Amino acid sequence: MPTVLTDVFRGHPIHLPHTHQPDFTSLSELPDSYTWTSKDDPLFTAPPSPPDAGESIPLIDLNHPDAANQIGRACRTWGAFQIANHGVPLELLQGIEFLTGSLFQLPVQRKLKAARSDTGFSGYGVARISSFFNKKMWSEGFTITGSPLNDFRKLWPQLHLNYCDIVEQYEEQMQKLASKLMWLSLNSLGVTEEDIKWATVSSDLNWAQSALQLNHYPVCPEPDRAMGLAPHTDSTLLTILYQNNTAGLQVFRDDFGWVTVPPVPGSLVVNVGDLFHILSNGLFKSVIHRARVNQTRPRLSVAFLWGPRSDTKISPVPKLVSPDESPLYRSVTWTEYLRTKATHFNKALSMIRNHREK
Ligand SMILES: O=C(O)CCC(=O)C(=O)O
Ligand SMILES: [Fe+2]
Repeated sequence: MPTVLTDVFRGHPIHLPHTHQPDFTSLSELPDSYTWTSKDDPLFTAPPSPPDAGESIPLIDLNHPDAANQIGRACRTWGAFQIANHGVPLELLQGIEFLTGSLFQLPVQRKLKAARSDTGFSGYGVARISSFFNKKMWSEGFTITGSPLNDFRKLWPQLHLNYCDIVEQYEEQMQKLASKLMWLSLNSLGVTEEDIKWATVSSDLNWAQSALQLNHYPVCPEPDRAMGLAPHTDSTLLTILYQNNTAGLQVFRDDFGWVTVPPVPGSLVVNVGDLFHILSNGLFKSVIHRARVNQTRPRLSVAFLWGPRSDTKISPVPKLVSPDESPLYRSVTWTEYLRTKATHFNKALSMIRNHREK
């Protein structure tokens, strides 16, 4: 399962100074290297949507008879939505939050025992997208692909088996949910299993693979000038995000600016990723999002990053391409796309776009 993600980054090492992770709690002022302006990120000072405008991504009840259409609409307009009644037990959400909190509370020397290597994908470190920005992000992360046993043994010599068990159960639930959400949104476009043979509605789900990204945003002395996680789109089909009860996630809309996604207890946030945008021939928006920080409450999030197997060619579903036009994108495997992204970052989609004759 973990081969695609690990292989891509072995081929494209990103040298990050994770051994110089600061002790965030000891800083009473924001160092210059953490101070962002619009020069570091053109969207940094984009206006926030006024809170009284009441705009945010929809909260969809998966038990609602019209859920598929609501999801389809959210994928087209926002590229993101929240879900309630998703069937993932609350104790499991609490379990993964507890694990994430315990991990980041460990002394930094212990966390560094499981540091991500230069060419690796799994382990402790700064955000992978850090290398595309001049300034540092006010966050730390831990990536899990495949079994976390080796890393967890280094972090928790006694309790690692309990924590591995939580990760396994969480990933199993997320797999099932992600596939259900993908099919609900595709069905809303009239796309059926006949149209996408590689993604059968089977119970073993061996056509998919995933990674788990745990994020911690410590309290910050000057949150308005800092960045938790810089704007990006996910390279996935879908990402399912659990956030603790501290706000920080924002999604970008050209017409509204940055819109905060308020934490709703027990619910999950779903993002459309670049691969789903490609598969839908551009109908579903791959949402630009970022994480801000605050002065009083630490924030935790857990992103389940979900995509196809490495050998699957993803291309726009023919049914969604009008007969007199070529597909918006040429076909790519996840591996090929991740390679393009590792080099071109937010230009990756335009690199695989077919240019239409006018
Ligand atoms: O922490 C968040 O809310 C966002 C995390 C995220 O976008 C990611 O891990 O890709
Ligand atoms: Fe993301």
